[in-house]
Amino acid sequence: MSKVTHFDHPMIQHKLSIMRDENTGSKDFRELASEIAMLMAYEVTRNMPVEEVDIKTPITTRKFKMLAGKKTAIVPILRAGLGMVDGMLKIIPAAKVGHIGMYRNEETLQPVEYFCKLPQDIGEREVIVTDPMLATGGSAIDAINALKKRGANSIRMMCIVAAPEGIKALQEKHPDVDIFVAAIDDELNDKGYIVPGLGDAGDRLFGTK
Ligand SMILES: O=P(O)(O)OC[C@H]1O[C@H](OP(=O)(O)OP(=O)(O)O)[C@H](O)[C@@H]1O
Ligand SMILES: O=c1cc[nH]c(=O)[nH]1
Ligand SMILES: [Mg+2]
Repeated sequence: MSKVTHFDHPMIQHKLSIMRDENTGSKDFRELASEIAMLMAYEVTRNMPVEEVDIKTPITTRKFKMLAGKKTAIVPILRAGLGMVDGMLKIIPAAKVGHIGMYRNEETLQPVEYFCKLPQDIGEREVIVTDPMLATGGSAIDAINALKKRGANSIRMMCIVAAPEGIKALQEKHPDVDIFVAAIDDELNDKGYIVPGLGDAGDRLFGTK
């Protein structure tokens, strides 16, 4: 079974509470999503391997730690996942960015894939999928199916708000994918929205609707 890491850091919780406020406009919402992603990236990358490398300081040469091993790919689920990319790139500037376009049919709640463009060497990268909302889990499950079909084999899922239903579904379908989340909310309503949630993240990020 995959691991779920829940971030209860006061800075993250404070920023998320402002995002939830219906009076928060797109500019602030975008900035907060990016800042939360940056803070979460710090922990998501904690187990990255390091190697000892010779570095010549102005005084002497010693071995110091540098990142080693697999490179990273950040894969936002369009559109809302895009709001987390800038913050992630501040911490992992060398990461490549793939994109998976996925929208949820609002009647059936089934995800529909409409775009996929990934780094060619996706199978050799540590993949971090970003989407602020994990509701039924359908979009994340299908996005990860699409990634695995194209060769990805080391995948982490990073979201800001999750419903317990989404976490359970994702763990059942992809037990190898660890989940990182800033908040686990109460439930889904009958329209598939997370309660209390923050509404439609894509619309709030981009000012649509
Ligand atoms: O877990 P699920 O039930 O699949 O719901 C979550 C999905 O819904 C939202 O995307 P949406 O379909 O609104 O697309 P958008 O990002 O373009 O707004 C959200 O960003 C997730 O991708
Ligand atoms: O609460 C929700 C559920 C799905 N997608 C969103 O953007 N918000
Ligand atoms: Mg949306």
